[in-house]
Amino acid sequence: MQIETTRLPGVLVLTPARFGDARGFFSESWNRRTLEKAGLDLPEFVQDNHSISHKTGTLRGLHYQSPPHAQGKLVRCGRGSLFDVAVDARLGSPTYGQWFGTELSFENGRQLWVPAGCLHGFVTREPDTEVVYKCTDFFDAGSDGAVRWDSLGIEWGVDEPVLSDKDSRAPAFADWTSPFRWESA
Ligand SMILES: Cc1cn([C@H]2C[C@H](O)[C@@H](COP(=O)(O)OP(=O)(O)O[C@H]3O[C@H](C)C(=O)[C@H](O)[C@H]3O)O2)c(=O)[nH]c1=O
Repeated sequence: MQIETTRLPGVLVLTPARFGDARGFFSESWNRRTLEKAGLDLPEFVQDNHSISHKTGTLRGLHYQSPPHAQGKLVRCGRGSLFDVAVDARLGSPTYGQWFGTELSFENGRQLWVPAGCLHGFVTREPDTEVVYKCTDFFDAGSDGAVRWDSLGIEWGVDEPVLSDKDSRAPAFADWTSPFRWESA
């Protein structure tokens, strides 16, 4: 397991080992003990999500759930490729309002750990890209929120993404009040 820090405190890139042979490969995509041995103690996960986006340039985000239902997410790509982004929304954080993005793909096996207090979004780079991710809290529709994808200078690599109605109506980051605090997220 390779663990890389990023410019956002607590946001990590994890790359599990792959065991290849003539049939293909095997990988433990999640193993709490492996991470604990590496000194990483992530919160408990309670829900797994799976989405497919048929068109290249589909953008889902920037999403969050407000406390007390804030979610940490461990995101990976099951098929295709995507540009995955975390935004630090923790008021008082030294990197508040800053973003980090990286390519997750079936080929590279990389995973992004997005702690509670961060916004999360991705844009797909291939047709029929599938994303699977573990969440540290259950879905709570009343706590679900979004911030406009193009309000933070994120270099998505796409000008006119495929968006849901919800995402196309989301407020700009500058017009939004974060519910997260650096110490409480
Ligand atoms: C997130 C979620 C959604 N739903 C239902 C609610 C809607 O009827 C339908 C589609 O939901 P939504 O349009 O919010 O799905 P995405 O646009 O993929 O949103 C997700 O994508 C971004 C990148 C995220 O990080 C979040 O996990 C999540 O916000 O699934 C559920 O039943 N459970 C859930 O956990």
